[in-house]
Amino acid sequence: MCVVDRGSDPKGTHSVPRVAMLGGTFDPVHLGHLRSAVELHEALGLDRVHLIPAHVPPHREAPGVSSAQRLAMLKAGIGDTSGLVADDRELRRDGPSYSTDTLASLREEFGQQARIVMAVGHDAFLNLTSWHEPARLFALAHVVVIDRPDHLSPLPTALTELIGDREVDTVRALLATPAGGLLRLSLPSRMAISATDIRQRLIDGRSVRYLLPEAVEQYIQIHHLYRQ
Ligand SMILES: Nc1ncnc2c1ncn2[C@@H]1O[C@H](COP(=O)(O)OP(=O)(O)OP(=O)(O)O)[C@@H](O)[C@H]1O
Ligand SMILES: O=C(O)c1ccc[n+]([C@@H]2O[C@H](COP(=O)([O-])O)[C@@H](O)[C@H]2O)c1
Repeated sequence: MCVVDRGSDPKGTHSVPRVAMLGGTFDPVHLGHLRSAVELHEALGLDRVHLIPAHVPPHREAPGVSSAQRLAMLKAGIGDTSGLVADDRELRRDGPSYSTDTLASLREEFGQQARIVMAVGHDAFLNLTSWHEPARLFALAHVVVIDRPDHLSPLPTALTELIGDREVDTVRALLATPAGGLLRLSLPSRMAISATDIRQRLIDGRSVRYLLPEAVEQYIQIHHLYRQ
C-alpha cells in the first residue's frame, strides 16, 4: 500500500501524456469521487483525470437516472476544477460500457507511450476478475486502487492470481512504463461516502448536505431525482 501525503510525489516534468480514467455509474457523483480524483491527480502528477460515466454499466442494473442526467450532474460537480474533466465517450457507444473499450479509446487518443491509469475504488477492484477481458485491462493501462474506509475486504484468490507480480509500491515505479502495473493507494482524504447511501437519504427525505457538491444537490432538487 502506497500512503500518499501532500508532496510525497511531486509532479516534476514529463514529456509523455499522463492521464487517468475514473469510471463510474455516478448515480450521483459525490465528494468521495471528486476528492479522490483531485488527490489522484496530485499524487500521480497527472495531466488530467477523466471522469467517465458508464452509459450501460456492465455489472449492475440500469440506473434509474439517465446517462445524460448523470453526465450533467458530473459536469456540475466538477465545475472549473483544475485537472478534472467530465468525459462522455462511453455515452457515445452502444452496448455494455466495457472498460477495455474505453481504455483502448484513450490509448488511441494519447499514444502508445502515454502513461494511462485506470483508477478504481477497492470495492470495484475486488470484482475485477469478472470484468470483460480482465487481463487486457493491464495491457492497456496501469490499475490504481483507491482505498475506501467503508470497504476493507481481503482480495479473492482469483484476483491475486490475476495481479501476479504486477504490484509496485511507488508512483515512480508505476509510471516508469505505459501500462501493466498495479498500485494500491491510500489517499489523504479517505471518505466513507457512497451513492447508495445518498440515494437512500434522498428517498427518506434526509439531508445529503456536504456529501456531494451543492451544484449537484441543486440539480437533484430541480429535476426531482431520487424520489419515490
Ligand atoms: N468514497 C469513495 N472513495 C473512493 N473511491 C470511491 C468512493 N466512492 C466510489 N468510489 C469509486 O469510484 C468509482 C465509481 O463509483 P460509483 O459511481 O459506483 O460510486 P459508489 O458510491 O460506489 O456507488 P454505489 O453506492 O451506487 O455503488 C468506483 O471505482 C468506486 O469504487
Ligand atoms: O468492463 C467491465 O466488464 C466492467 C465491469 C464492471 C464495472 N466496470 C466499470 O467500473 C467502473 C465502476 O463501476 P461501478 O459499477 O462500481 O460504478 C465503471 O467505469 C464501470 O463501467 C467495468
